[in-house]
Amino acid sequence: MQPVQQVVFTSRTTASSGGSGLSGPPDFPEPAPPRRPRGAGGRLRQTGRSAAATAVGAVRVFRLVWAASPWLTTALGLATVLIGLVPAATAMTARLLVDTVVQGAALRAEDGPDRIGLTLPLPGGSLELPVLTVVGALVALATAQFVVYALGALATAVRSIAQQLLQERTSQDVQLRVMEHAGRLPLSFFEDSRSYDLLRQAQQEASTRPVTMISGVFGLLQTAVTFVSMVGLLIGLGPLIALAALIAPVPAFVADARYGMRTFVVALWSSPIRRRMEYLSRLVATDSYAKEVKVFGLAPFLTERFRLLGATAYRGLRKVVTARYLVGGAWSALATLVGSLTYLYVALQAVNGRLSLGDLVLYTSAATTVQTSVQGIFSGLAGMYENNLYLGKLYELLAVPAENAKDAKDAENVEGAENAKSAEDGGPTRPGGGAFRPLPSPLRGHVVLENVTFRYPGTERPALLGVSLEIRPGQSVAVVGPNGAGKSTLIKLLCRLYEPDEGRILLDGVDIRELDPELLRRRIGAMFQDHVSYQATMAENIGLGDVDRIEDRARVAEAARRAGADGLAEGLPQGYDTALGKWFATGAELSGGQWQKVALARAFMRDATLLVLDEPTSALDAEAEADLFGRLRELAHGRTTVYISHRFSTVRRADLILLIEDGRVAEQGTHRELIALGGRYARLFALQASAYTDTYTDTDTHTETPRPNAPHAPHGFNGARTAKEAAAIEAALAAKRAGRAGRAGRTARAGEASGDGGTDGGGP
Ligand SMILES: Nc1ncnc2c1ncn2[C@@H]1O[C@H](COP(=O)(O)OP(=O)(O)OP(=O)(O)O)[C@@H](O)[C@H]1O
Repeated sequence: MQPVQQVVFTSRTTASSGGSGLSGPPDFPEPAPPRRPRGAGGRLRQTGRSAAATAVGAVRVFRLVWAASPWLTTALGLATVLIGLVPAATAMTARLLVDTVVQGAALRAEDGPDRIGLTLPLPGGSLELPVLTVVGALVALATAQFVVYALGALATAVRSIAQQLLQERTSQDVQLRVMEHAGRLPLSFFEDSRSYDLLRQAQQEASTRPVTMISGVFGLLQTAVTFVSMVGLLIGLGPLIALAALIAPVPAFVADARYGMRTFVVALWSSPIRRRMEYLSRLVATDSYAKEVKVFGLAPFLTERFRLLGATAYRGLRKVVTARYLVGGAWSALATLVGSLTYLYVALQAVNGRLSLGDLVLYTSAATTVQTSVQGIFSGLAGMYENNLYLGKLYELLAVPAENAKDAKDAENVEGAENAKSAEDGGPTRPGGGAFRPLPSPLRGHVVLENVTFRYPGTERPALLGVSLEIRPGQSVAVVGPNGAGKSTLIKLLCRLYEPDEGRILLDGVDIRELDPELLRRRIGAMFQDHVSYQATMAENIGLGDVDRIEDRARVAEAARRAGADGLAEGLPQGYDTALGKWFATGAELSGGQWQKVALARAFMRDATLLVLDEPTSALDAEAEADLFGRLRELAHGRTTVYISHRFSTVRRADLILLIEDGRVAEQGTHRELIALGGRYARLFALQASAYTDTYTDTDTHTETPRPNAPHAPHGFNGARTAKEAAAIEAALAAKRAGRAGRAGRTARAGEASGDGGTDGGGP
């Protein structure tokens, strides 16, 4: 095996400060131990607060578990109580058995009457049992013991069944709640690394913790039943012994609770480390990254980084776990010592004839059980306290305000408040209060931006600054501009993925903040740069654009046709039913451009009034791109369409072109107007044109036109580099068109293209 190359991580960014997923010192500074309040009073108050929080947590968890299944919860509760009574019943029958044996042997030795009357000592007195023969009494006791064991076994089985099923249900319920809530959280939530930590903690820990906690609560109940039933027996032995058994395990409890808090702090601390480890392992083990990882030979680098981070997480865990169990163990030893002394005391009493052999059996087992139950109660409480800390993260996540107030109510509901009903009755409400306004009907798609300024959360620089514009219903708008200018931000704001910091966006005259985002988005068909490639069939990949109609094959096929993906579907082995991607089946793998066509078809699937496309053709071949933009008007079907493109050849036919620079609208108008303006757009257009050879391809007619300044170029063309040259190119193209139109008459498409006043023409 090749030795793994030692990688030195020298970046000064600390990973904990949210820096890189790949660099930064892997030795995260260890978390400070939780602060302990000063003085006995302070500690007492803190203990009180922790106990109250744990009690509240237990009630919340009980609600969660009860909601998952009342039947299973009841079964678990009953079985638990029954199991709790078994030790006392066993000890009692054992005592009676031993005493019967001793008495029976004595009767036989003395040749006395074969009659035995047993007494059952109970905490509040004693119960005389019917007089039986020795054998009869033994058989009755053996039967009683069998019944106790059988009931115990049955209750244990019921408890295991109920616990496992409840575990599954509750964990699914919690995960569903997390998913539902995550689905309604604003986009900004996902762009904060702390949110990811919270999400991870809520998903990973909170799904199992409720059941651990409820098992703890029921375990506690069981132990308490055992404890109460046994303590009565122990008091008979001597109040001091009972007291010693009661208080001996207290120090172990205190130690456990303290280290439980420490473990929680370490778990929080290690969460960003573990998230990085998951990221690294995903980089190495996921198909979409595999190509780059192999070509750049990144696997050793990534695995070494994983190892280093893993070592840090391990060190933190080792420290806290060792301390927790060593300290806890030492304190438990004290309790064991008290237990041994109890044995000794009772044995001495029996030798001196103050107790019967049966009493000895009963009391020794009672002492042990009481002690273990006290320990169980304390460690159960400590465990509940710890579980409650983790569960706090679930409630923290669920309390993150969702996009509309209805979800905030959901979060409150989980917290225990029960006033979500009003929101449900009256429909969703706006975060600031008040009901959402209904969508204008019919929705025309008239978009107005009034002085819109927007900064991404946590950033100073505005991504959009004082943007004002108007898009009339049915217009097609092309957005161009350099990288990072704010084009995608504009689209995200139109989709209401973010809200403007200043200014407003009106749709048919209504501020989109006043519209229910879910309803609004139903009327928006969108395709993003980083569109998703779903591991699903071709039909599903398209149908997800309108889940209500995912089964509507005719509509799926129509959307595919509009996106130019119908040919692709027909070429697949099972047509639209072919699985795409290889995660769950040996499906077909598509090329980047093919995936883009599928994503585009998804956007066309929806009955949208507003179509927003972020670089919809960046991966398409020239022909597919020309075809798409040639048919955009037909495809859009009168919908308002906003699309981003870096290729000027594709934007010239738009009704309106917006040039965005540094978050502002630098220029706007039709292609012709902007060329005539001779500004930045005209220069950029000319610059792109210069990259082509001595002919242009006219995207409308697919004919080639010689460039006007071709004679000056090395191969006959040096490219248009100025606005003037661009205008010359335009003039030449227009002349050529006019000639062609004069000769053959306009085709329907050319006529449509020139409907904007002759802005159509060949691409650069
Ligand atoms: N999620 C985000 N959080 C913080 N800043 C962001 C975020 N997304 C974009 N930005 C910043 O906002 C600015 C505008 O970004 P935007 O994505 O709108 O640019 P763009 O014009 O679409 O660029 P491109 O042509 O490269 O797609 C950039 O400076 C970018 O760094």
